[in-house]
Amino acid sequence: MPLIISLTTMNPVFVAAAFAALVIVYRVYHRYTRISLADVPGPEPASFIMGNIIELFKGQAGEADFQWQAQYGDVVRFKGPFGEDQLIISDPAALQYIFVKSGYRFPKQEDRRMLSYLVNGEGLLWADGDVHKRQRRVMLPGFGGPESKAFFPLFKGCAESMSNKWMDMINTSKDQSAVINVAAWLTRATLDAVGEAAFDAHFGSIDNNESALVRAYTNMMTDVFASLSDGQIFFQGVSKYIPLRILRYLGETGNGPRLLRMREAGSVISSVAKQMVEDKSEMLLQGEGSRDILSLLVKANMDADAKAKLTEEEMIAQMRTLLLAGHETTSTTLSWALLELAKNPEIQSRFRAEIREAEATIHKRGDAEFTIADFDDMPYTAAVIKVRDVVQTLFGYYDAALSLQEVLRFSPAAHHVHRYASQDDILPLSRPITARFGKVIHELPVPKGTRIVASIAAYNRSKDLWGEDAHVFNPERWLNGAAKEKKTTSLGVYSNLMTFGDGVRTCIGWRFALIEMRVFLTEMVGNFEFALTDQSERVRREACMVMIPTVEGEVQNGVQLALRVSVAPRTEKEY
Ligand code: HEM
Repeated sequence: MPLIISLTTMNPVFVAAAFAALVIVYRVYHRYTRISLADVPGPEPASFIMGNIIELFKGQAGEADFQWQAQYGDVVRFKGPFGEDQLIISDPAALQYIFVKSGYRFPKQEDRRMLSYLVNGEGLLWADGDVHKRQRRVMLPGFGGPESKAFFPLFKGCAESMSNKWMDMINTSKDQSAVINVAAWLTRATLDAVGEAAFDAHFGSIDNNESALVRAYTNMMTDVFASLSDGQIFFQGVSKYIPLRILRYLGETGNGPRLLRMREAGSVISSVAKQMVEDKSEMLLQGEGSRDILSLLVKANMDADAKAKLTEEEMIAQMRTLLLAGHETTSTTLSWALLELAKNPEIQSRFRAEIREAEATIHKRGDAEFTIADFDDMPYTAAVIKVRDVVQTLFGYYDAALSLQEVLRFSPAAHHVHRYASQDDILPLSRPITARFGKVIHELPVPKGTRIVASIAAYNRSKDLWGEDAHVFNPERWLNGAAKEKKTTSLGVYSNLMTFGDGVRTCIGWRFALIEMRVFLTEMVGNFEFALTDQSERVRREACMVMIPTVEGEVQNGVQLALRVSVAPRTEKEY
């Protein structure tokens, strides 16, 4: 009271000045003692309006990430439109906190979810929170270890069909080799693989690249997401300020070529998915189910209680999600693997030698071919030990030898994953950050709403984790243990890589993908030699949700990776 009385009797100008001085002192104190995102080191924005988003989203996948990581570290502040502070993170402890420890506290941004909705509908990639939990619970039974292993023969069949086509092309060529757009073939072959495994459906994409489904998917990601103009990147950057209803309306009715392409593809894919769901439900009702993922999903859905059940619309969205997520990712990873092997012929020969060794072990055992069922059914006998050696060879050492681990590290199909802080939070850090004014911080407070780009590409290339040669494609790191020794914070479901994400939204198809990619790599590298072409120098890592190979100056032609393919030599004994 006396204070208020004395204040009211004072000169108002003096009171105002004293108050302003207090605010300034408080602000200065706050500035020097509390860390704000603006204090975290990062690049200067090109402009207040655009921030750094053009650098980040216009270049090749991972380009800005690597540069900023080298310059500023594993937690980098960059500017979004209108000066908004955002983070790009490759720090293991921070990523572990965001993806694993916090559960759903770092959800996907609504505007990014809207993109998922427009591409795949209200499926697992779109869902969040309780809806995501419910959908995932129904989906999971289709993706266990045994379920994925059971697809081995299907994958083998698809890989062989593709390799027969390549063999024909080579045999009819003049010089016993052919320049093949391996990426385009792999896209179709993996579409067939996911069709068979997930839906028991025979799309026949390897034989017929003119079917409606193949046409819908061919180059969809590049047509829709590649080479965005500055204006389109800016629109994406500010779409969070647009109410969701309006955003959805714009997406569903806009007639820009990208939106039209996306909607046309969506309607073809939806009608194929709808038909498959109806057929499968009918078959199951007549007791004719099989082991494909859709059967397991329909069955799990029939068994689920009323509240957990997926609606028909959700089922169709899951099918669309699986079709897309299940083939673009594996096909591009395989393409990047072939490019690296073509660049490194000595590594390629070494892998082929490993495949020959494994084949020899299998033949010695008396089998014509390696089958994955061997591993599940064998009793614990000397024979099993022998088989176990093969497993060890094929799935332990073999992954490294086939450079699968190294490709997944070096070229993660999903190079960015987007999240935001749904509440004020504090990120732990593996390595302290020296913020502005020289203040060293060991954890970073992030205000509610902070947008975060988790850079899988940069995490997978961190020198702290993978050594000084992190930017070199070097499968040896997996063989000599160097990759393992550096592990400090354990992340990811496979080999301490973030390639399949982690936590509540870990890639549901990671086992499926690993088995499929092993089968395809073995088939391809066992049968063919891959060499670079004139075009190889111009291959771009195109950032279009998935990191797709395109060619500089020809991005409009979509997915391209032309390699010279010839038949791999075998000695007489090896036939
Ligand atoms: C090399 C192959 C693959 C890579 C690199 C990959 C990568 C990823 C990543 C990083 C995520 C997490 C995204 C996030 O946290 O926001 C994810 C999620 C997902 N993936 Fe994969 N994936 C691959 C193959 C597959 C396959 C073969 C399928 C299905 C057959 C599949 C289906 C999914 C689905 C449905 C999700 C959403 C999971 C959820 O949100 O609960 N993926 N994938």
